[in-house]
Amino acid sequence: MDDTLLLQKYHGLGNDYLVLDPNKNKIHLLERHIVKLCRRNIGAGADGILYGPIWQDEKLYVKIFNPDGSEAERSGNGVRIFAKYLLDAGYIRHRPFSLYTKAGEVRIDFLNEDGSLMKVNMGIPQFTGGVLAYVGTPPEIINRPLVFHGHPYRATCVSMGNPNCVIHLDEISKEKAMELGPYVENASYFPNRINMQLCKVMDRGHIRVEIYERGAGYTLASGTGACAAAAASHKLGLVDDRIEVTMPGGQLLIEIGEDGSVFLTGEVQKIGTILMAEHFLA
Ligand SMILES: N[C@H](CCC[C@H](N)C(=O)O)C(=O)O
Repeated sequence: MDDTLLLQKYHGLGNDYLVLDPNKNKIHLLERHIVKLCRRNIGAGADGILYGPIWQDEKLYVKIFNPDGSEAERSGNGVRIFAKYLLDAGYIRHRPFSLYTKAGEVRIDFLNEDGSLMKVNMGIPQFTGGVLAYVGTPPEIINRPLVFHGHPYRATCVSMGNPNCVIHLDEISKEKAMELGPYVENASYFPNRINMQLCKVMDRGHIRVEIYERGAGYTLASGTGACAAAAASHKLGLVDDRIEVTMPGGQLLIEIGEDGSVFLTGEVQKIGTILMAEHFLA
């Protein structure tokens, strides 16, 4: 194993990740490495890095990094992509199985032989506390007006392990997400920063979402973002328990269980293998 980096690239609805397996690469991964690898013009290009598998106390972990080098507690497309990598690389012995991220366990079940379609139990959404660290009172933000870029927007903040600010609007667009996103992501309300979803409720079984991610910016899809927008819409009584979430990159199915757990079903695709140039990370 020399110091050339071997990466596997996958995407979930156009939200693309590079898998960096420490068992196949000799590397001490630094923030500047993550930033350079994710750059689309001088690097391999991605919306993030999935570093693993790492075993700890017989649990299988993956570390999730955004293109700005920050570590995310969870990624819905990321855990599906990593599960398919584990299957492709021969690490999986049984299904369903548990995968661990910084925010804890997700339960993964493949719905087809090649693992390109899977259902993930993403846990129970939290509407207060934890990573939602909000500077203000009361601590929860449910359909409340918050001011971003000088204008009030009705926001609902929900943790899917990572922090999300869902803003319901009558009309949403990429342009609106790009304009408002940086102000929401970096608002002084949120010391941990936050992911933003603009959400248009189409009917009680369908929502449309535009995304601006913490540490990544505008992306074509987000698994935790789809869960957060569906859970917030459900909390406000706007949708039923089964919600099709349409994002620019495609659709994910969200189902809300009797205990409040959120199940995410969607596809992932392998793009290919990337062998980085010698000394790329020097
Ligand atoms: N940027 C997010 C992590 C990736 C989320 C998204 N790609 C997904 O599929 O859930 C954060 O810092 O919490």
